[in-house]
Amino acid sequence: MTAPERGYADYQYQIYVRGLQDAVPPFTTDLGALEDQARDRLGPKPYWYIAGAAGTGATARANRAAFDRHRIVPRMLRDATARDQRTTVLGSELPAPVVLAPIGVQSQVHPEGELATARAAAATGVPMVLSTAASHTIEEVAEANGDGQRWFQLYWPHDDEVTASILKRARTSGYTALVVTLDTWQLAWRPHDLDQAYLPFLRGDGVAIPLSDPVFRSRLERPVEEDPQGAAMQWLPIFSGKAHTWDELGFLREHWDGPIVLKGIVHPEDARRAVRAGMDGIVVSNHGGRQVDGAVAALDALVDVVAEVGTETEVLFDSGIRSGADVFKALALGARAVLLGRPYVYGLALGGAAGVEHVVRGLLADFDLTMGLSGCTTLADIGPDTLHAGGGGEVRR
Ligand SMILES: Cc1cc2nc3c(=O)[nH]c(=O)nc-3n(C[C@H](O)[C@H](O)[C@H](O)COP(=O)(O)O)c2cc1C
Ligand SMILES: O=C(O)C(=O)c1ccccc1
Repeated sequence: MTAPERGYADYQYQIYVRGLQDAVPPFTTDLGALEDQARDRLGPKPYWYIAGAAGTGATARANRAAFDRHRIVPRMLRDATARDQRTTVLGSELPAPVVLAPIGVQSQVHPEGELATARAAAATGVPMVLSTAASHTIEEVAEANGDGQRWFQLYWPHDDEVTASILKRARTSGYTALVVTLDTWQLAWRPHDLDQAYLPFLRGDGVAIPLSDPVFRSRLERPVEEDPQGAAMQWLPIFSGKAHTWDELGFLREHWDGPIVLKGIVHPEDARRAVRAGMDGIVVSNHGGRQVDGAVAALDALVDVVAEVGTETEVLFDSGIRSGADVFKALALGARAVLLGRPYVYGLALGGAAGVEHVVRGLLADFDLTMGLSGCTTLADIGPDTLHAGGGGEVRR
């Protein structure tokens, strides 16, 4: 998938032109404000499950505050009319440095769930990462994604044969990279969900992948069709509640012949260990502030992790991306690409695949305009010198 002929910023032009027919965009173009629109649409349980964070929300707020602390210093009189956002991530060429983050149980917000996300990803060319806790199967999502790029996110089960089976299904279905999420082997204290006693999995949502897995099914005393809730209950302790350790990573390498990245790394020494363990990359992330409340802002962690391993491995980033300027700042601080989280789920809630497409096109257009107006034509131009020293970035003259 290539960029639109007139560049991603063309989406801005299209919106203004539609105004000639008195049409405004169906959903807001402000990814922060999208949350308010989705709130009006969703019931309180799914809304708070998605928007909520762990504990007091301190880390979720810190994620945003860290972006606000960094400021771009645009450069003038450079010809930045034609821009190119293309990049290579984990050996694959991407049209833009943006990937759709793994988000579980998307049927909570739209009946088509991950299938709609998969179609929007294919239409825009950005890769999607399918969650182990998806509401549709590995194979169904692959079909909806067609010749789009797809990665698979693993919540690493405590059953090696089930793990091997799931990984094999994902590889066979064309998922190229494996994203192993480390920070959520157990859900954190999440008051919004606890107060509503809301855990989608206990109702049998977000278990399409295990329930369609031949090895997991062979473990069940009663067939899934007879007792789906019982099957979901049997899955819970297999995928959640116990941590894995560094010495087990070899197992994943044996069962996955593509690139592997570790998601949820925030300590530079863990980043170092990931490199030493032969991983292909890491995702600096605090899970959008949903796990350790009081944890370091993800963007601050990015700076430390890039200083430690930035030249040795691919460092991806998520947690707090809400605008094109945020993408720019994360790249300036050394991220190779970013994962977009909650905003696309709000797009899904509001408009299915069209809603996700709107969110992605809007973000890429905003990023494209930020690049151009800052004097950057390629991603290589977005270095630490594009940020102001007072905000934590350094200006090199
Ligand atoms: C509702 C919800 C569900 C999520 N489910 C998963 C998941 O299944 N696997 C995973 O690795 N990360 C999951 N995440 C974390 C995201 O991949 C990502 O790290 C986070 O949303 C980034 O923060 P942001 O939404 O503030 O940008 C989830 C996040 C949300 C909001
Ligand atoms: O809610 C989450 O943040 C999350 O990552 C998750 C964990 C297990 C199943 C689905 C989503």
